[in-house]
Amino acid sequence: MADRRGQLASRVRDTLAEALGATRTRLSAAQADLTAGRERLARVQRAAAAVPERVGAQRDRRIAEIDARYSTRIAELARRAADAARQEAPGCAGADWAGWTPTPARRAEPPGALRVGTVRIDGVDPVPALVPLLDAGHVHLSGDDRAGCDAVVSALLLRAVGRADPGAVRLIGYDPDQLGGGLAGFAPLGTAGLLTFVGPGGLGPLLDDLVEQIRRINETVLAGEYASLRELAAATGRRPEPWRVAVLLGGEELNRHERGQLDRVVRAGAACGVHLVVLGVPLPEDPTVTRVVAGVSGARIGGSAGLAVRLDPPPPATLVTETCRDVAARVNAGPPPTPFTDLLPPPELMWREDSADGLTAPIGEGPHGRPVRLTLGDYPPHALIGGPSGTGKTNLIFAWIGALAARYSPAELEFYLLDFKEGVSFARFAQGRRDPSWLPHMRLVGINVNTDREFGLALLRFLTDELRRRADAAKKHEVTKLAELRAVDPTGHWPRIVAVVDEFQMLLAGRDVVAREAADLLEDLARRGRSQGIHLVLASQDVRGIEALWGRPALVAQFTLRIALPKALRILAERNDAAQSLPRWHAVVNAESGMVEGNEVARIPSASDWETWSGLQHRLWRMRSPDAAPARLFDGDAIPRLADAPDFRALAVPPDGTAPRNPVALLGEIIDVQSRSASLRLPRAPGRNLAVLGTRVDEACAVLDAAARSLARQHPPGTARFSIACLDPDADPMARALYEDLADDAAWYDEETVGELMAETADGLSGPGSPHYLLLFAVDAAAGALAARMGRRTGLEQLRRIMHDGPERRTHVLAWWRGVARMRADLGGPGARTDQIGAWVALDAHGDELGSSLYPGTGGPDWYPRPWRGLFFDRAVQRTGQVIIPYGPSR
Ligand SMILES: Nc1ncnc2c1ncn2[C@@H]1O[C@H](COP(=O)(O)OP(=O)(O)OP(=O)(O)O)[C@@H](O)[C@H]1O
Repeated sequence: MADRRGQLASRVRDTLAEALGATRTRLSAAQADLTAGRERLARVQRAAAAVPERVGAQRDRRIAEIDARYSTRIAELARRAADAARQEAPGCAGADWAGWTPTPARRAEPPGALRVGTVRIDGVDPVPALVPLLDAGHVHLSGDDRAGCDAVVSALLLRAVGRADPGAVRLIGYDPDQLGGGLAGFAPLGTAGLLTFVGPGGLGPLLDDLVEQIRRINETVLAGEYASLRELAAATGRRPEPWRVAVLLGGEELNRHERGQLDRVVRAGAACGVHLVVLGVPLPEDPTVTRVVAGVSGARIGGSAGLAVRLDPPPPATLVTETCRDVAARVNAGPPPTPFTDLLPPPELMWREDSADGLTAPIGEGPHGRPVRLTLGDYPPHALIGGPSGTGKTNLIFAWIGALAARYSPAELEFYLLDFKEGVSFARFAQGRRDPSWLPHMRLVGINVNTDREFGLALLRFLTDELRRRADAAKKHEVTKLAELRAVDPTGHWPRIVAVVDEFQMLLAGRDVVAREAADLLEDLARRGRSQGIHLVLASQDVRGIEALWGRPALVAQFTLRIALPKALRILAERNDAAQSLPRWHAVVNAESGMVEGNEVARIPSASDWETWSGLQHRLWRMRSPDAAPARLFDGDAIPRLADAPDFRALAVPPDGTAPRNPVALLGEIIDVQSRSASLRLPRAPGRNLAVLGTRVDEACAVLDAAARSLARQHPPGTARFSIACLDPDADPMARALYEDLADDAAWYDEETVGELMAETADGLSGPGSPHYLLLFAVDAAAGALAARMGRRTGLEQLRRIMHDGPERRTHVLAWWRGVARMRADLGGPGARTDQIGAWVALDAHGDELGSSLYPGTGGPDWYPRPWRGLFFDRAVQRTGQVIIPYGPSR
């Protein structure tokens, strides 16, 4: 039993031990779990404690990164904005005041927006704050910072003035409170009419005027073709109207009418370059209005919720006044010329026009930027140009000739040009030493013809002949006008002719035969030239020139095209004073005989300076036909040379080598359209001697020299005698040069031997004789020596005999007397016959001395001696004298 109990107890013990062991194991496992759990908890707690710190650091890092990226982006955006702003407001539209200077927009370039301050963004380079004005809109200013508002107004106006060509911005000020004080710095613009003020109460009329300008510009300038002046400028490169900026600084409440007008200007102004800068006057809502609020707490563009800006300081006062003074000075000095190339067609279209119905070419730019054209044809046929000296007549003639010459080929148009004033600018049309080119249309250029009115006469005679030729051809073809003649005779050469005479009043001055004939010829040409394509363009600087015409209303009436340069008098009709207010380099063009309705104002490009002109001339010259000849150049100041004279070059020994039957002595150049020599024929006929009369040694020698040399050219050597007697030491060098050049054919005589020459020649007259020319220099000085008897007769008697009988025996006297009275004395006294003087050249011998037997009619020729000119008269062939220019010394 005990055992059982013992066994039982043992089993219980074992079981309990087992249970204890298991419990212990579980406990230790639980404890281990607990420890691990605690550790985990501690870890978790530790980790949990570390989380906010890390996340915060990460967040801060992220924020810093974002900050940095944001600043870079802002800086980048600001830089781009600044770049864009600089492009939008180039040059002086956006430049700082330090070193600021006007930079007018180039042709067709938009003026851009104008800077008034900088956009407020911290930490970046400043971004210009811009306000659109010119061609864009209006600016409305408000706010309690009056100084800020004033700074914006000054900045806007100065930048606007600087962005446009001088004169292209006009300011109109309305400042009833300060009476213009708000715009004081801009006052110098007033001297050029670029700033005007309207007084208190003037707002209504000012707005009316702006509305009227807008209406006019829309109607006549934009004319439905363009939506705005900006568009017109972009398309044509021209800006025909100025910008008008009205600056309205405060004032009374607007009445209904004024508000209505203001609304119209706001709505329609910008397209027409009419803009408002307004302070203290409400403007209606409109997309073109930019509102600038300048408050003491800051400024904003775009209204009170707009962009915050820091306003620029106002431009320095001296900068404003100096800029305005400079702009005004430039405007007062006149606008820069439009380019001459504006008048020319593109090269590929040159010489394409047909002149059958007339000649049309632009002469300059009209106020609306459109070309102003001049036409010559059946109507108007002729033109009158007037303007005081220096106003640009010569330039206008260049411009017109250039515009025509570029359009019409030389087969369609020819020019003849005569300049009565001193100057050589027209010489450029002919071939020169410096420039081998010439204007292919130019047939004749006469320069420095101020004293040689005969040249003008010669041109008119030439044109009259041409007129006759054309009229005859027209009659033959039974037509009346040039256009018809050209149609029925397409192969004929019928160009239109334009004859330009500058300072033409010189031609008509005086009451002598030249003036009378010139006026008659002009009248005839003006009347009949119209239908035959001969057009006259007369220019004059002075009213007297026109007065020469006023006496002939029929002549004046033909000149229906009038061109008046600034301050020209009486070119236009009596009540038409448009020329009086013309700016420099402008002209009133009027094809209605000067009546007001016909006025067109043109701005004339500069065409006459050498470089501008020669570009065109060279181009046209290269286009000329291979057989084109250069224009004849007549220069009244030049002394022609015998060796260059075509008539001299044409002289030659007869082909059979014998003496010529009809030798010719050339005496000088005739004042004529063609280069011709005055020639004296010396056939075997009574009276064929020459007297040169006057005291001028050089000219007298030149006449005898040319005569002798031209005669010598026609005689084979050894077949003619040239006896040279020189009795004036001053003439000695020239006479001796002649003697030496004539070599073996010449013999020399002086005071001692001249008597022998007379005796021997007179005695020889009975024989058959070879040609003998006696060249007597200052023969009157030999009167003493010739008074002595040589045999039966005195030397003078022998001289008279030679002159009387010699020519029929080929012995001719070519003698210089230093006065008409001295010649008469040598010929036998005051009443002596002068038949043996068949021809004479008067130098400083007056017309009235040449009367009686030397010249037909009474009172002698109209001859007023002048330097290096002579009057030649050959009674065998002429009815009136002919002015000649002696040839210059031959060596
Ligand atoms: N449209 C123009 N634009 C710029 N300059 C001009 C223009 N017209 C003339 N000029 C300049 O003015 C000056 C005088 O001009 P121009 O010789 O044509 O005058 P003018 O009336 O013929 O004078 P004058 O009768 O005294 O010769 C010249 O130097 C010329 O280059």
